[in-house]
Formats: sequence, C-alpha cells, structure tokens
Amino acid sequence: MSGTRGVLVSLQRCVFVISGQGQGLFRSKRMSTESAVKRCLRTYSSAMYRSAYSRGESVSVLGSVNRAAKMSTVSGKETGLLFRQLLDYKSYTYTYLLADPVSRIAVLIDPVIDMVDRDVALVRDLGLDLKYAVNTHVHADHITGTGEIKKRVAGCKSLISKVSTAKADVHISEGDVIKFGPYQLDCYSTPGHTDGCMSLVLRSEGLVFTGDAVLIRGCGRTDFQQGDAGKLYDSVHTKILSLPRFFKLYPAHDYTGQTSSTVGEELQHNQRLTRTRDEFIKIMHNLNLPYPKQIDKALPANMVCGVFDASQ
Ligand SMILES: N[C@@H](CCC(=O)N[C@@H](CSS)C(=O)NCC(=O)O)C(=O)O
Repeated sequence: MSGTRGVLVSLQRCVFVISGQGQGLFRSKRMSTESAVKRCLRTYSSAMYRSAYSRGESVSVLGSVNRAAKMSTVSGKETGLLFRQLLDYKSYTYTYLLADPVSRIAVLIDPVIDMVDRDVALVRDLGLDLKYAVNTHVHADHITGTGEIKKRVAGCKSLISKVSTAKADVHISEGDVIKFGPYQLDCYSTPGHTDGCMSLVLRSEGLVFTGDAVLIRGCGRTDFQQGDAGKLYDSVHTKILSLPRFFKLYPAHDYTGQTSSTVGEELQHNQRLTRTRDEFIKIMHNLNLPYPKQIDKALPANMVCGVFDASQ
C-alpha cells in the first residue's frame, strides 16, 4: 500500500480508516461512516475516494479488516491482491491473473492457448496455486488456453457459463461466486455479444472484468454467435455501467494500446454506449467488420474449452 493512499474499510457496520504510511498500519477507532470518510479524505490524498465521495457514491466496501491487517509494510510481505494483466499480442487478448498473496490461491481469466507456456511459468514463478481458469465466453477470434492449462496444472478447473453450452469442469451462472482466499468474483450474466457472456466483478477492489461486453470506448460486436445489439445495450447498462463510477474496467481485448478504463470514463466517452438504445442498435448493425480470421477453428475448439485434437 502506498504511503499516500487511504483505504476505507467497512465491516459489520464498523468503519476503519487504514493506511500504510511506510511505517506500518494505521487503524482508527470505531467512528461513524461520515466521520471516517471525512478523516480519510482529510488525512490521505486519494483522488479516487475523494471524487467518489464528492459524487455521493459508496466508498465503503474496499476489502476486509482481516486482509487489510495483512497489509503491513513493516513485514515486507506482499500486500493486497496480486494482479497481472497479460497480453496476447496476436489477438490483442488480455488475460488476467488474480491471486490472494496469503493462501496463494489464483484465478486466470481468459487465457489464450498460444500463451499457455508464459502463463504456467508465471504461476510457478510466483508460487501460486492456480485453482480456476475462467472463460468469460466462447471466444471467436482465438482458442482458449483453459483446456491446455488444466492438463499442465494439477487441480485447476476450467469454467465457462452454463448458457454457453460449452464443455467445462464448472458451469457458472448469474449470482455465482468464484472464491480465492478472502476474495470473490461475482458472476454477472451480460449477454449480447454472445448469449453466454459473463462479466466478473471483484467488488472488494472495485474491479470489473467485462470480457467482450464492454471494450474501452467500444463494445463487442453483435453480428454472430447469438449476437443481439439490444440485449448487449441492456446488459451493459444494467449490469456494468451501473456499478460505481470509480470501478476499474478491464476488457478481454483492446486494439488501440489501452489497458483499462473506468465505469465513469465509459459513461462519458464511449462512442457507442453513450447513445440511445435505438442509436446503438443502428451503429452495431452498420459496423461491417470482417469476421475474425480464426473463427472457424476457434468456435468448435472453444466449445470444448480448447481441449481438441490439433491434427483435425
Ligand atoms: N481482427 C480480429 C477480430 C476483431 C474483432 O472482431 N473483435 C471482436 C472481439 S473478438 S470476437 C469485437 O467484438 N470487436 C469489436 C470492435 O468494435 O472491433 C481477428 O481477425 O481476429
């Protein structure tokens, strides 16, 4: 935790202001939410919390006291969520590695088959116990790495939505949670790019992994694989862009070199999603994008989570 950043934690109606000051952990006594927020803002300069608070948004659920207590900078131990954003430079796909630094339990989101060597090496280098390899949806532009990872990492399970009808060890649906140590990813069904698209929300850290539902300043196409522009607009507005504005948004792709956005940024600057529903549908029907080059190979392979006979 940086010395200038204040973190507000709310647990069982007790509110604490916590900050690593390079000295260790500071924790205030019990106080009301209002005074804790004020004290946090007065004492520590955290633009994110200050602006969220000034907009009247909830800034209270930012981790648990237990986890924060492990954030001591004195111990020299790794602190907070372990998080890596990894790029497949051929398909511009982002893979995300999330782990609890204490239990070492890890989750991979959207691994790509061509990058499995890198991902498995990283998991080993960091001494992680990879439990879950999750697909946000049946990808059309690359083959998922989940099947190959399962073969190489004992005990790792593949996940995809039940609605996708694809094969996997675990099928997830709206409202399910993927737990890793004290963290949990909430599964939100966000159809429209495909019927089975899921977005994964790590509420405690203010992060949302949107798959292809929302891309930075864009969104997933809706011209194949049960694509439906109206459905996408509704999913995105009810499930993703309704999250607090300061939530960081991590997509499955970016074609312009960007890495992340926020809900607030997309509400203001997304050229497609800031329009009315009817305008959005019209835009999506007129994108005229070429089909992804690997679609004929990727779709059948991804229906079995990438475990397929490469000679076929
Ligand atoms: N050129 C790429 C495919 C690019 C593409 O179609 N991307 C999809 C997500 S992967 S199915 C998309 O939804 N794009 C939206 C957009 O506005 O670009 C290839 O040949 O693989």
